[in-house]
Amino acid sequence: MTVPAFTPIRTERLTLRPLGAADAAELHRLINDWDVVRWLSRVPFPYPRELADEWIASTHRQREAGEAWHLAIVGQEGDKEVLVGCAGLMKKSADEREAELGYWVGRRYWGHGVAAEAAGRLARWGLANLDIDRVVASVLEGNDRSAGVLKRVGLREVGTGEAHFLARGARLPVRLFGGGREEVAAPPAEPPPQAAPTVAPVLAAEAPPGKKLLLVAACALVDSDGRVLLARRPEGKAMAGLWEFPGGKLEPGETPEEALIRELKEELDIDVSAACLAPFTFASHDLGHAHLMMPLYLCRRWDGTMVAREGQALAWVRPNKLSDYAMPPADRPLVAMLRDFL
Ligand SMILES: Nc1nc2c([nH]c(=O)n2[C@@H]2O[C@H](COP(=O)(O)OP(=O)(O)OP(=O)(O)O)[C@@H](O)[C@H]2O)c(=O)[nH]1
Repeated sequence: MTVPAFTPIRTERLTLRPLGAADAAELHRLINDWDVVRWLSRVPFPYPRELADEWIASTHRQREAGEAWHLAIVGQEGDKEVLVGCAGLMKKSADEREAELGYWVGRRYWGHGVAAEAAGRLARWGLANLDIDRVVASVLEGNDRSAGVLKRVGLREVGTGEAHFLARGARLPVRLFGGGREEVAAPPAEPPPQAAPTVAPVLAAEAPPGKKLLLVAACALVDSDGRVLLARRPEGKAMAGLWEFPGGKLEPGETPEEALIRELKEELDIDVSAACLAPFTFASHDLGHAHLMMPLYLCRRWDGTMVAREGQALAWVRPNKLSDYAMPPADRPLVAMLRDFL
């Protein structure tokens, strides 16, 4: 079976990677433990050895079909890689913009923050790389340890429900959790958001008291086929996973054109001259903490070979397909105008 290449997801101490046939014996040893299984809804107990092989094979099929991303959580013991547990994101259907987060950790690795580290990273990765806007999870009533993990991941408790627990042979009460991009905690290493210096002083003075004006220059790059370039905000940034027009915040003293020329070089390694930047329209949008003012330019000519220098996904999109891409709310009116214009 050919499995699409999957770049392992790393945290400070752990790697999340696809399970392989060679993991089956160790997976069975770790999960065939009542103290692990009693909290899991879809896992039988005792756990037959062959089920480990079957389940591992099914994780590849599910990943290929875009239904679920079940990954091994592996750590290092000396220079040896050890299986610690599993974490997964599952979609109920392909077009659903929500995925369920699940995980378990072998008993000998409890008490080290492994679950929160792996589940938190997977939730952020999913929101940035899968077509989802929300991560949900449930824990069996009484599983306070797992509820604590979900809270550390940034999910909020949203209600109660019931689920069938295979190993217990019963429907039992569960606590439900959920969260979107805003809630899922940012990685600890992320630098604090920049504030005042990026605001043009003259405009800031005119903003209502308490609300900063955030000036961002953005550009619709249009190719010879009339397609528009969208870039996906990478994991670690606010609104990760949404598609946007390349660009960024104005630095102090910069004009929007200068900011755009700099950003297009930094993000895409292309050279654009101010003469090729045609003002098109603008977005004016309340972001909550600030008010976004974003001129959008059109550009059909640039020099250099385009490279995604920040590892961001890029897509050339026909104007009538732009609305198929999840974009920040400020961009919606711009998309309609571009569609009518191009
Ligand atoms: N570039 C760009 N930013 C947009 C768009 N729509 C939109 O709401 N924004 C918002 O405008 C702001 C741009 O900030 P940014 O963080 O990308 O700027 P930057 O490149 O300077 O990033 P950095 O501060 O991480 O270096 C963000 O709040 C972003 O969500 C868009 O289409 N393109």
